[in-house]
Amino acid sequence: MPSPKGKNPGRGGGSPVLGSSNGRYDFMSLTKPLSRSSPPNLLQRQGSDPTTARLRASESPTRRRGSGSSVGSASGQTLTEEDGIRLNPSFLHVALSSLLAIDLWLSKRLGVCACEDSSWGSVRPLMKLLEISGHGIPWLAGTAYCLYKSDSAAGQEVMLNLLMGLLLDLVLVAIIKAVVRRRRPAHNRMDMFATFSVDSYSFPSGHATRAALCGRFLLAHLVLAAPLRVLVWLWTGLVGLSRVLLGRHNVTDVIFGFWMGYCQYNLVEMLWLSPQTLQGLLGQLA
Ligand SMILES: CC(C)=CCC/C(C)=C/CC/C(C)=C/COP(=O)(O)O
Repeated sequence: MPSPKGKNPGRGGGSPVLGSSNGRYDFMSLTKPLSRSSPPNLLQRQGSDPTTARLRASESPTRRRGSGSSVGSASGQTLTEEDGIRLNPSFLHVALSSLLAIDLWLSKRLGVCACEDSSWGSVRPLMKLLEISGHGIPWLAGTAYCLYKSDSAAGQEVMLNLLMGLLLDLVLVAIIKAVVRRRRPAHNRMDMFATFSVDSYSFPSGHATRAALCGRFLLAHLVLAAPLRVLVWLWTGLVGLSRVLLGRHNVTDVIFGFWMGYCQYNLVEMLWLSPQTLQGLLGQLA
């Protein structure tokens, strides 16, 4: 049986899908009819090759019945639009798998401070300092202290909303970590202080969400001077970078974490507790 990788010179274009030849998957065009030297079907049985046999077993029943609109025909059996609909998710699957493979490879290469013996092991203490600066405990304690010390209604309002944002962040990150359960990179040394059980998981990076949330919050409500604003930006970026350099996270954990923290700030703005709301809440409690 000839290889299904054969091309038909007569028609061009079409979406790429996966075909199997000798157990390997290759990109093919769905809308290109197969050449005469090619088999009539993408998933044609190839001798006793178990991979192609499996693929054949999962063929669309519609196509096996020969119904559906045809986009190409060679000898008897046709490629239908249903094939395209069914096979395109495989393309998405391959794209996602490739992205994850790149993510793992890149994260491993960037984990240069994962331990003292690593190539950038001498920078590890600095990275750990950044880790502490983005940890939940100093942020919660610092915000609660400022709330307590603040003698203006405006200051209290800002601090209370920051506190609410920080708590919301802890809860949302914990939920996603518990659902996704992505393991931390193998080269990570689990020597972080004050962690919850869900912090054994890596997706998303809680430090990245917090850095993005607090960074946006500081820029919007507390930090006006340009040099300090630059520092806030720098701190946010460095906290995220340090997670990968320390080997705590894969790159995608941090990118998603930044995005999530950015969105969480929008949520805090939407749910903003005004003095009136606060008075109402306190009145209900009293
Ligand atoms: C009051 C209270 C519930 C405080 C908890 C603060 C706390 C222990 C936060 C966890 C911070 C942490 C270790 C997050 C993990 O960050 P990744 O970037 O490694 O995901």
